[in-house]
Order: sequence, then C-alpha cells, then structure tokens
Amino acid sequence: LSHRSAACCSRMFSWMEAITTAYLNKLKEDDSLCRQAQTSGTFYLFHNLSPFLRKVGKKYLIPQLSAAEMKRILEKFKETEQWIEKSVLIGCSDEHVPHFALDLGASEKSVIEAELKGSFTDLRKALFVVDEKDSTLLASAQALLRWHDSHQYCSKTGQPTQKNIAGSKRVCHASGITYYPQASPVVIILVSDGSRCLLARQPSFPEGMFTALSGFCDLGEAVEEAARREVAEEVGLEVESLRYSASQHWPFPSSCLMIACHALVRGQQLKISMNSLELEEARWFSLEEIVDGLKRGPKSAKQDNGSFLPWFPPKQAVAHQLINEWVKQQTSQPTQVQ
Ligand SMILES: NC(=O)C1=CN([C@@H]2O[C@H](COP(=O)(O)OP(=O)(O)OC[C@H]3O[C@@H](n4cnc5c(N)ncnc54)[C@H](OP(=O)(O)O)[C@@H]3O)[C@@H](O)[C@H]2O)C=CC1
Ligand SMILES: [Mg+2]
Repeated sequence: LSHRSAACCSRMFSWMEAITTAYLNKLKEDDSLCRQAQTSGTFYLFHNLSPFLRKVGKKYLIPQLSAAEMKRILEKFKETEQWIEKSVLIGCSDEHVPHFALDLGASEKSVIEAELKGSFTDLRKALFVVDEKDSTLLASAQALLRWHDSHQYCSKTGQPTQKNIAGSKRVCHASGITYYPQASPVVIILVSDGSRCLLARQPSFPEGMFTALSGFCDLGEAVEEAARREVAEEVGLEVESLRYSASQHWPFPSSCLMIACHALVRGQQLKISMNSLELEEARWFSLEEIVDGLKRGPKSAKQDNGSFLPWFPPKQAVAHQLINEWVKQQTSQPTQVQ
C-alpha cells in the first residue's frame, strides 16, 4: 500500500495525472458515458471480497478481463446480463482504458477458479504477495466493493439504495439522501523518548509482532487531540510534541485512513501504564532492538523453544515507515540521545 508523505504530496500533479483524474470524474458524473466505458474496460474479479490472483512462476499477478471475456464466462455460469451493473470503477490506464472491479460472490468459486486458472485469495495474503502498485489497487477496489455491499439500504427509510454506474455513490430515491463511500480516520503514533521508541501488541496480533500505538479518531476530534488521547489511554503517557509523517489507506477491518505521526515524550514520566483491556504488551525498544527486529519476519522470529523474538509490520504498512524513519533519525543524529 502506498504511503503518501508530506514530501511526496508537495510535488505537482503531472499533466497526465490531471487529465486522467478529469476523465475519471467524468465517468463518475455521467452514467451513460460510464456505461459505454464498461464495454471497453477491463475487470478485476473478487469473490466475497477476496481478489482473484494467478501465480505465474514465483509472481502473483492480478488478471484483468475484458468485457467480452467476462460475458463469455458469466454466460457459462448462467449469470444474467445484470452482472455489469454490479461493477465499480476503480481507475484507468494512462491510455484511458477504464478499470472496474466486480464481486462474483453469488457464483461457484471453484468453477471460476478452474476456468480462469487462478484462485480467489484472502486480501490479508494477497496484499503482501503482489507488486506494490497492485496492492494499492486491490485494497481500494475491495474497500469500494465492501462499502457497496454494506450500504444496500438507506439508514433513514430502510428502502433499497441505488448505485450510480461508476459506483462512486448510492442514492435513496425515497428520501433523496446520497451516500458516499467513507473511511474511518485512525491515528498511528510512534512514541519516542529521544533514544528509545515505544511499541505494543494486541492479543489478536500474530505472535511476536509489535507495532506503533493506534486508535480511531472520535467524532469532533482533531488528529492532534486523537493522538494525545490514544497515547494517554493506551500507555498513560503525555505526548509533548507531534510531527506528521505520512498517511495510508488501510483496508482492515474496513477502510481506515491511517494518519501516521511521530511523538515525543520527555522528562520524568516515562513509566508505561498499559491499558490491559486493549493491549497485551507495551514496552520501550532500544535502537539496537529495533534494527534487529526489522531484519526478522514472522518465520525467522520463531525460536527453537517456540517463543518469538520481536518483529515489526511489513513494508506495506505505514507503521513500518514510521519505524524506519525513527531509525534513520537516530542514526543520523546520535547526539540527540537524552
Ligand atoms: N497500517 C498500519 O501500519 C497499521 C494499521 N492499524 C489499523 O488501525 C486500526 C485501529 O487500530 P486500533 O489500535 O485497533 O484502534 P483502537 O485503539 O481505537 O481500538 C480498537 C477498538 O475501537 C473500536 N472500534 C472499531 N471500529 C471503530 C470505528 N470505526 N470507530 C471507532 N471505534 C471503533 C472497537 O471497540 P469496541 O468493539 O469495543 O467498540 C475496537 O476494538 C485497525 O483497523 C488496525 O488494522 C494499526 C496499526 C498499524
Ligand atoms: Mg489501539
């Protein structure tokens, strides 16, 4: 998944990106244009929100099917013409070939897998085996499909909602309410005391994995307030300064906008008071421990006696970027240690 850092966002949109964005906006606004685009577009397939992958040699690819191929396959499975209506627009190539995503949850999974020579793979695995660009696409496509699946009815009238052709919104014609896809803002904070950083684990994490503190923003809260509250709630420490690093769309458990920050705590109050309802362990890590941990993965962290040495989230997670940045900062400014 891509991390959008402050530095990266300061670069200007290229003219190519601007034209592509304008084209995509047109497709979102104009149902008949989008309907036409579906006939020349390509389709990424999902089954109950698991993306379709094909293994070629050691690589995992995500095949794109043309509308004609889709028609041929779905006719085989006696799917009606309606299938195309369920697809959602997820982007387009530089040449303006539109890309759509479609969930075939109603069809027999194994038969499609055999026909297309691949498999529907859980997103938690898929994201970590495909190329970086593909993982960003898969995560956002799944997020949009998931949103449509869970917004079939108007929460005010209980009447069915109807998607526009691109799938960028849903409307309840009884109440006139328009629903747009949403993500929950989450702050993720790497707390440092100047020479060590604080990582924690929840009981549900894979064994040995530690990551930065995180939490959902409350309604009405600014990012800074949420970060201070989460650190106070989870480890009982008071954040002194906060520095934005990057943001990332994260699809688990469903569409979070991760806002990643570095935080500093100082002085006498460095004793962790862990909230054991949320966390299983929280502790300070030295630079050496972090550098060692970054070399490990879930497999290599396992010791002969069955216990696990600490390891950290993979590069696709913004937590990894925070930890890497902290290491760089420590190694480039060794005198800053307090
Ligand atoms: N990409 C990355 O690098 C990382 C991503 N993350 C992601 O950050 C997210 C949040 O982290 P976490 O520390 O668990 O969050 P919190 O510390 O806020 O605690 C999670 C609890 O918040 C409640 N909750 C669930 N969904 C929402 C929501 N949409 N809005 C408000 N409260 C909610 C639930 O409690 P209850 O059921 O009791 O109501 C849940 O158990 C997770 O989805 C995780 O996957 C975390 C770390 C790294
Ligand atoms: Mg948390």
